[in-house]
Amino acid sequence: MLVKHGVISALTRSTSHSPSSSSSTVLRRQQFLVRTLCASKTHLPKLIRAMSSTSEADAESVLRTVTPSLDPKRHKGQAGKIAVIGGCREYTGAPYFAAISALKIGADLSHVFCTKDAAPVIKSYSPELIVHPVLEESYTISQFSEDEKRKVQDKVIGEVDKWMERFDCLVIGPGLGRDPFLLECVSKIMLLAKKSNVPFVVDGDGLFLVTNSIDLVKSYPLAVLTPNVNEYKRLVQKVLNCEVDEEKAEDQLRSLAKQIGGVTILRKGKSDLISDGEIVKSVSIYGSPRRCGGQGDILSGGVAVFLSWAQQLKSDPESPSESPAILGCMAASGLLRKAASLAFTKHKRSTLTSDIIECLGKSLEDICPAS
Ligand SMILES: NC(=O)C1=CN([C@@H]2O[C@H](COP(=O)(O)OP(=O)(O)OC[C@H]3O[C@@H](n4cnc5c(N)ncnc54)[C@H](OP(=O)(O)O)[C@@H]3O)[C@@H](O)[C@H]2O)[C@@H](O)CC1
Ligand SMILES: Nc1ncnc2c1ncn2[C@@H]1O[C@H](COP(=O)(O)OP(=O)(O)OP(=O)(O)O)[C@@H](O)[C@H]1O
Ligand SMILES: [Mg+2]
Repeated sequence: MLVKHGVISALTRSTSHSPSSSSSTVLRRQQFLVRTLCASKTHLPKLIRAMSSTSEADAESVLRTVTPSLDPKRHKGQAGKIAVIGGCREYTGAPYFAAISALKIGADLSHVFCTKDAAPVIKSYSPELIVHPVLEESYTISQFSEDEKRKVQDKVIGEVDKWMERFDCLVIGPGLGRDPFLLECVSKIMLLAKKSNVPFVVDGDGLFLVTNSIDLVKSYPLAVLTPNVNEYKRLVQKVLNCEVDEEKAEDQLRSLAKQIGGVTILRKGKSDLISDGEIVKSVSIYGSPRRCGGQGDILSGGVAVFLSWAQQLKSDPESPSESPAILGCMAASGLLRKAASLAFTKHKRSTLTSDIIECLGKSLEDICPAS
C-alpha cells in the first residue's frame, strides 16, 4: 500500500526511474518549483481561501495524507535524505535533536554539517547520523591572511556542495551559533541550496542570519522559517518595522510572509500559526505544558521530512491544494504536539526533549499505522 489509494499509480510512476540520479532529481525539483510558484501566484481557490479567516488545520488528516507507506519496492533514500547545518562548540544538542527526529519520523538518511569541535560529540550521541566536521569558526582561522580565509571558505562550501543535489531538504540553524565567519559560509550554503532548488527550513541561529540578510530567503518559495517568540519578534521588527501585535496575530503573520516574497512561516507558540502570505492555518491540538529546550529542534527536523514527503505527492492530480511547505508545517506541528503530550503523560515534570523524541514513533503510528 502506498501513501493513499488515490495516488498509488502516480507515485509508483514518479519513483520507478532512478530517483537518486541527480538529473532526475533536478528535473523533479524544477517541476515542483514551477508548480509551487504557479500555485502561490495564480491558484484561484487559494486566493479565495486567503480572504477567509484562519482555520484550524486538520493535522491528523494531513499526516495520513503525506506519510508514505512502507513499500518493499522503495529503496534507501526514497523516504527522505535530510541534512542539518548546525552544531558548534556551545551547542551540540540542537542539531542532534533535529537530525535524529528526522530519522525517528521516517527519513532514510540524516546528515549533520557542523564544526570540527562539535562533530565527535554529535557522533557519540548516535551512530545513526552521518556527521561532517566541515564548518569553521573565526577562532580557528584568526591567524590566517584574507586570502587564506577565502580558501578555507571555498573548501567549506565545496564540502557541502558535493552533497547538495542528494538532499531532499536542509534544516539550517539549530545550534549553529553566531560566529560571523561561520554565518558567512552558511549564507553561501543557502545560495547553493537555492541554485539546486533544494528546500530548506531555517531555525534558531539561521533565523538570526536571515533576519539580518532577508534577501537570502526573499521570494524563495521552498524556504520555511520556524521562529519562536524571540525570533518572530526580531523578524517583525526588521521586516515590518513595527512590534508584534497579538490582536492581529494572523494578519500580521500573513503580511510578514507576503513581505518576504511568499516564504512559509511557522510561528511557534501556544498555538502554532502557519502562513505563506496567502492562507493562515493554526495547529492547536495536543501539546504539553513543559517548555524544555529542544522542542523547536524536533519540529524543524519534522518539517523537513514531511515537506519532502509532501513534495513527492505533488505528482498526483488529487494531491492537496496546499503547498508542500504548508503541508510539512501542519504535519510536523501536529505530530510534535502529540508526541509532547504523550511524553508529558508519562514523565510529567521531568519530561525532556529526548522523551518527546521517543514518543514520535508511537504518535505517528496511532494516526497512521505502518501496516
Ligand atoms: N540543547 C541544545 O543544544 C539546544 C540549543 N539550542 C540552540 O540555542 C541557540 C539559541 O536559541 P534560543 O532558543 O536559546 O534563543 P532565543 O530564542 O533568542 O532565546 C534566548 C533566550 O530568550 C528568552 N526567552 C525564551 N522564550 C521566551 C519567551 N517566551 N518570552 C520571553 N523571553 C524568552 C530566554 O532567556 P531569559 O530571558 O529567560 O533569560 C531564552 O533563553 C540556537 O542555536 C538554538 O538552536 C536550542 O535549540 C535549545 C536546545
Ligand atoms: N505555550 C505553549 N503551549 C503549548 N505548546 C507550545 C507553547 N510554546 C511552544 N509550544 C510548542 O513547542 C514547540 C516548540 O516551540 P518553542 O517556542 O519551544 O521553540 P524554540 O524556542 O525554538 O525551541 P528550542 O528550545 O528547540 O530552540 C512549538 O511548535 C509548539 O508546538
Ligand atoms: Mg529554537
